[in-house]
Amino acid sequence: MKMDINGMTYAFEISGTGQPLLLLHGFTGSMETWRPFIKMWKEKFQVIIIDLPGHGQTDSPDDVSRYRMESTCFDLNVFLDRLGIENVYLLGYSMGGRVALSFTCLYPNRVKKLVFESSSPGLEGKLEREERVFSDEKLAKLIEEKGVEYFVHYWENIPLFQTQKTLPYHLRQKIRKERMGQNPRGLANSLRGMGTGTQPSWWHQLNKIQIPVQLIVGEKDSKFCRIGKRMESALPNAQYVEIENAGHAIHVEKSEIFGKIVMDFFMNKEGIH
Ligand SMILES: C=C(O[C@H]1C=C[C@H](C(=O)CCC(=O)O)[C@@H](C(=O)O)[C@@H]1O)C(=O)O
Repeated sequence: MKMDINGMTYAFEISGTGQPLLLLHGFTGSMETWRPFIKMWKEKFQVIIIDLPGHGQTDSPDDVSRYRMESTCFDLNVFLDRLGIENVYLLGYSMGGRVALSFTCLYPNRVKKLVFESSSPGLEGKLEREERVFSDEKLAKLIEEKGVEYFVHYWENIPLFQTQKTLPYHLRQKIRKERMGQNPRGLANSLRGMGTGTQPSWWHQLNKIQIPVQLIVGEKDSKFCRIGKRMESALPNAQYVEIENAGHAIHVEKSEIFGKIVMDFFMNKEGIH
């Protein structure tokens, strides 16, 4: 399905009925990220998957401002209005987690529960943000100059994804196919507009988030374990789980465990407390 929001065409799919559950993929991903989970989750929820700006079948505009966190969250708010959805359970992975947390901070009445997989509230320090913007711009230029295939080879070999090298071939091919299908302009402008250094830091807003939050990280993903533990201390109503022998993309590396944790969390009527 497609929806035009303020001149940007978003691709999305809806399966099942009940409490809406909105799923947000990571950088280089798409709504295909969540395909393996839809059969299970649609039994209990109205599962909504969407391609974020510059990804999948959603537009990849030249205008970098359309990728900015505030703009994307504004569009997601319009998206839910158009679907007649008052509030959602929200799950975000990595970049999608940053979008999910941003949406929770900007539109708090629209999010009832949040699952936050391998992600970050942004960077607190101005210098840290500037350095990240600089490195993401270099990466954006590499994508534009060398193309998606060259970038994907680089990307799948960064230390963060070392654990994916031991995945079965079909899973590695699935991830690679999703990445290879991306638009170079979309990836480059996503880094520029929605990059970790570009978005606002939400660290000082965490203590205001009263909804139940499930933080999920891979035991081998030390950087995001540190971030997740710090977030758990700041969030009033959060639980933190480290998945044994997993890296960054737990939903791929430990999909059965991941699917159960997510289902149990969203099915728990009482919330965390
Ligand atoms: C490498 C770092 O940052 C990137 C790592 C993960 C994020 C992501 O969405 C990757 C998804 C995937 O390829 O499976 C990405 C993001 O949040 O935009 C970051 O650029 C790092 O060390 O922070």
